[in-house]
Amino acid sequence: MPTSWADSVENVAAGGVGTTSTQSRGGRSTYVPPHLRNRPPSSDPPTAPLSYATAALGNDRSGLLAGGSRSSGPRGGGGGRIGGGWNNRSGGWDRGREREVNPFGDEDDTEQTFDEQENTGINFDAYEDIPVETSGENVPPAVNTFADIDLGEELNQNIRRCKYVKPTPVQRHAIPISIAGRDLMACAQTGSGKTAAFCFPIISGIMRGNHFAQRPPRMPRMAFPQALILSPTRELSCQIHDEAKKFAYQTGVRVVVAYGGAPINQQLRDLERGVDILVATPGRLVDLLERARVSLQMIRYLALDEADRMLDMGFEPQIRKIVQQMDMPPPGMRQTMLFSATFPKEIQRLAADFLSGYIFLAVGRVGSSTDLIVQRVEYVHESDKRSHLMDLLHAQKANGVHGKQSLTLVFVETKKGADSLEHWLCINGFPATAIHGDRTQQEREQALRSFKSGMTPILVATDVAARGLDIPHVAHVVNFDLPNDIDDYVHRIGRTGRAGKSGLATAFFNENNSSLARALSELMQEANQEVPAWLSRFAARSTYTKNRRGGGRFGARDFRRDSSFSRGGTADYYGGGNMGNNYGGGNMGNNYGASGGYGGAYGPGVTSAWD
Ligand SMILES: Nc1ncnc2c1ncn2[C@@H]1O[C@H](COP(=O)(O)OP(=O)(O)OP(=O)(O)O)[C@@H](O)[C@H]1O
Repeated sequence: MPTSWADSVENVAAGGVGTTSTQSRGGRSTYVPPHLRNRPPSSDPPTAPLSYATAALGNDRSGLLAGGSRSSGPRGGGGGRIGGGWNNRSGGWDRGREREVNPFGDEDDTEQTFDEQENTGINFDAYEDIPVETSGENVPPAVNTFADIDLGEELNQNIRRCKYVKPTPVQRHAIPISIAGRDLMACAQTGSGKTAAFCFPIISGIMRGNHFAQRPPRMPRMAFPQALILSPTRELSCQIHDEAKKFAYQTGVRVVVAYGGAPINQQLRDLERGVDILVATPGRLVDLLERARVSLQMIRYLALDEADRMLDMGFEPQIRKIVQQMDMPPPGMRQTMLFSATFPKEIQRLAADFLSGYIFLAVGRVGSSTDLIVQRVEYVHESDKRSHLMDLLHAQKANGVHGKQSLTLVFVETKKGADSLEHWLCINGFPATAIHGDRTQQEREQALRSFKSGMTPILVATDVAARGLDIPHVAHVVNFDLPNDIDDYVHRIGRTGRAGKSGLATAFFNENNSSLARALSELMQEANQEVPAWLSRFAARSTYTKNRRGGGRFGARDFRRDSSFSRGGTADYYGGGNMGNNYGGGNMGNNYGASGGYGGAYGPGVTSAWD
C-alpha cells in the first residue's frame, strides 16, 4: 500500500568531423586517419599497442578496416583539416571552419589518473555481486580498470572527464570482447552503462584504424560511415549521439545523428561534412539509403541498442533491409554488437542471423531488474487510478521531495490516455507534461527538456519513453497502466535506479493485468522485493506461460545452449555436456542463488563468475 513509498523516495540517493577522407579547399582529397586529426603535425606517429594490433589482425577484417567517411561538402569536413590540422587539442577541430564544441562545457583538468578521481553518486558496490555469464569460443578475459584496456589517450581523457572512475560490470566484460574484434550479444540490466560499452570500442577502433587504411569510393555527396549505431526511438538516438560525442571529443572521430521527425536537410548537411559514426533510427536511415546519401559499404562496426526491440516484429523488416539488403559487409566482415537489458529466446535466435562466432554475455539475469529499484504493486481499480496517483504525488510533495530532485515518470497505455492524464494533473496543480508518438518531434523534445530541468517534474509517457532514456533524478516510475509484457515493465522501471543509484517503482494492478501476475511476481521475488499475498494468489491462478527468457525462467542463458538448438549436427552447440540439465527448467531461480549453483558444470568455451 502506498504508506511508505514517500520514505523510499526520500532515501533515493541524491545526486543520486572528422572524416577520414580529407579535402583541401581546392577539392583534392588527402586521407587523414582520425587518430591524427587532432594532433600537432609534429607529433610522433602513434605506436599501436601490441595487444590491440594483434586483436584487430586476429579479427581478419583487414580488408575492411579503416577507410571511413568521405567529405565532399563545401566546407570540406575533415578535408580541410589536413592543412590547418586537427591540432588544436583544447579547442576543437579546426580554426575558422568548424569548431568542435566542448561537450563538457568547460576545460576540466583531466590530467588526473582514474584512481585520483572522485565519482560522486555512483554506488559501484551495488554491482559487486552481480552474476556474469559468458559463452562462446575463446572469450577474452574481463578487465578491472579502464587503464587495463588500451583505448587510446584521447578517449581515456574523455572517460576521465565523464568522471567514470572504473568500468561497470558490463563494460569490464564487453569492452575487451569488442576490442578483440569479436561479435557480441550482451544483456545487462538497465542503467548499467551499456552505451559506453559499445561506444568505447567503436571510437577506439576507428581512432586506430589507420593501420588498415582504405579509402572510400569517390562518390559525391554520399557519406561512408565506419560505424552504425541503431536505436528504436528518436530521443534515444539523440541521447546516444550526445554520449558518443562526449566520448569522441578531440579524438578526431566524427559522430552524426539522423532520426525521423526532424528536418532532413540539416542532417544531410551534417553527413556531408563527414561521418565516422552514424547514430540513427531505422526509418530515417532507410530514407537516407534510398536517397543514396549514405552508403554502408565501409561499415566496420554495427551496434544495435535495445537489440531485442530492434528485432521484434515492428522493426525487423527495416533492420533486415538495412543490414542484409543494402551494401553493408556481411557478418564476419564487420563487427556486430547487440545490447539490451532483455533478450527473449526467440529474438536471440533471430539475432544469430546477424552475428558471426559471437560471444554471449549476460550481466545479471537476462531480463531481470536491478534490486536498486524498490518495486511496489498496489491493487487499484481502474476508476480509482487517478485519485490514487494524486495521493502518491501529494505524499511525495509533503515529504519535501520535489522539483528536479524528484522527477516522476508515469507510464500509460495509450497516447490519448497520456494527453488526458497530463491535462488532469495540470488542472489539479501538478505540473506535468507528456510524451508520445502523436506529438510532433518538437513537442517531444520540449517535453523531455521541461521534465529534465524539473520545470514539469511529472512526465506522462507511453512506451516511447520506456527504453534507454537516461534522465538523472527520476526518483519514481509509476506504472499507471501496466504493460502486457514483462520485458516492457523491466525497461520502464529501469528509468530509475540507474548507475548505482536507488529508485522507486509503483505499479497499479487490477484484474485487467492478470496475465502479467506470474511474471511480475517472479520478477519481484528475484529482485528481493516483497510480493503482496494477493499478487501471489493472482499469480497462482495465472495462465501466463510465456517463457521468453531463454531457458530457465529468469536465467541468464545463451539460447545456443538449448538442447533443441543444433548446428552442424551437434545437439549441444557448446558441448557443455550436462549443461542443459543444470541450467534449464523452472528451478533456475534456485540454481542461480548465492549457493554458487552457477559454476562447475560448464563445458569448454563457457565461463562463469560472480563479480
Ligand atoms: N563506468 C561508469 N562510471 C560511472 N557512471 C557510468 C559509467 N558508465 C556509465 N555510467 C553512467 O551510467 C548511466 C547509465 O548508463 P547507460 O544509459 O549507458 O545505461 P544502459 O545500460 O544503456 O541503460 P538502459 O538499459 O536503460 O538503456 C549514465 O548516466 C552513464 O553516464
